[in-house]
Amino acid sequence: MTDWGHYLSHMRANAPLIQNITNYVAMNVMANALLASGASPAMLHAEEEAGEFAALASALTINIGTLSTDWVRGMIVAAESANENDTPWVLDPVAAGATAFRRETSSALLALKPSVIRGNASEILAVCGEMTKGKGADSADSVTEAEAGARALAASTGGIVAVTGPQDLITDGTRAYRVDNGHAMMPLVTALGCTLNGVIASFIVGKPHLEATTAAIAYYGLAGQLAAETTSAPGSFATAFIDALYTITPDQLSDAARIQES
Ligand SMILES: Nc1ncnc2c1ncn2[C@@H]1O[C@H](COP(=O)(O)OP(=O)(O)O)[C@@H](O)[C@H]1O
Ligand SMILES: Cc1ncsc1CCOP(=O)(O)O
Ligand SMILES: [Mg+2]
Repeated sequence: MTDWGHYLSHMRANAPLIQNITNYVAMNVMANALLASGASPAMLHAEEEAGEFAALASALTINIGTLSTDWVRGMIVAAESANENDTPWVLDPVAAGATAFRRETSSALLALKPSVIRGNASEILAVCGEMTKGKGADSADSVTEAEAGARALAASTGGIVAVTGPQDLITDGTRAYRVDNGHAMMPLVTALGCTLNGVIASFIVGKPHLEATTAAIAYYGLAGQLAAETTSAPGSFATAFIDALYTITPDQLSDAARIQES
């Protein structure tokens, strides 16, 4: 049986340096969540340094939430540098279906073969070229509706695709895990999806990407469940959530991970 808690202890023992090219909304909560989890965040995106830094980082995340042409150049050089250095990287195609600029940028980044693509169901459908009901950064499609696309996308990129929502689906195109951790308060706090990308990046360093992504999502969902035990509204939930990322132990994760392979 998989020891899911081991992925958390491995990450904490190594305290990986995670470079994040993320949106303005997510930067602060994401950096704090990574510190609370046990990783080291660095938020930087300029074309002049993003590639050089990606060569030093343990892992990279790229998020298209607040795009501009300058940032896209930084994203491309960072992803290219990560690939040259065998550094794993995670792509979040935020609101990918909303505008032509987002579709073009997502396509350019997908061509660079992210180690993990993580999005909500509407975003994963959009990058598969399918119709979506997505409302900006929020999903209006079910994870089940995105499953076939997610499997095909993973097969075509050779990476992992994680579709998050009430139940999360993580696939390499052949195998898949489903995670039932999490809480309905999580989508009421902005940037918790973006923040998850950094936690996934920290878990996949030096570990099999399918299982490490699954463990990261279970850990993150468990933090949501624990936060909801102490609060009942989004503002205090956000604080309790960061605290839970800090206090969860590997044994607790092993006991409480709700993961099925299918
Ligand atoms: N209704 C829900 N119940 C439980 N967990 C949820 C729910 N919706 C989202 N989550 C969790 O919230 C986190 C962010 O996922 P999601 O909301 O899909 O991302 P995004 O913010 O990018 O749309 C994931 O850990 C996911 O499992
Ligand atoms: C609201 C918003 N607008 C542009 S990026 C962003 C944050 C989206 O974060 P998440 O997808 O994690 O909710
Ligand atoms: Mg998102």
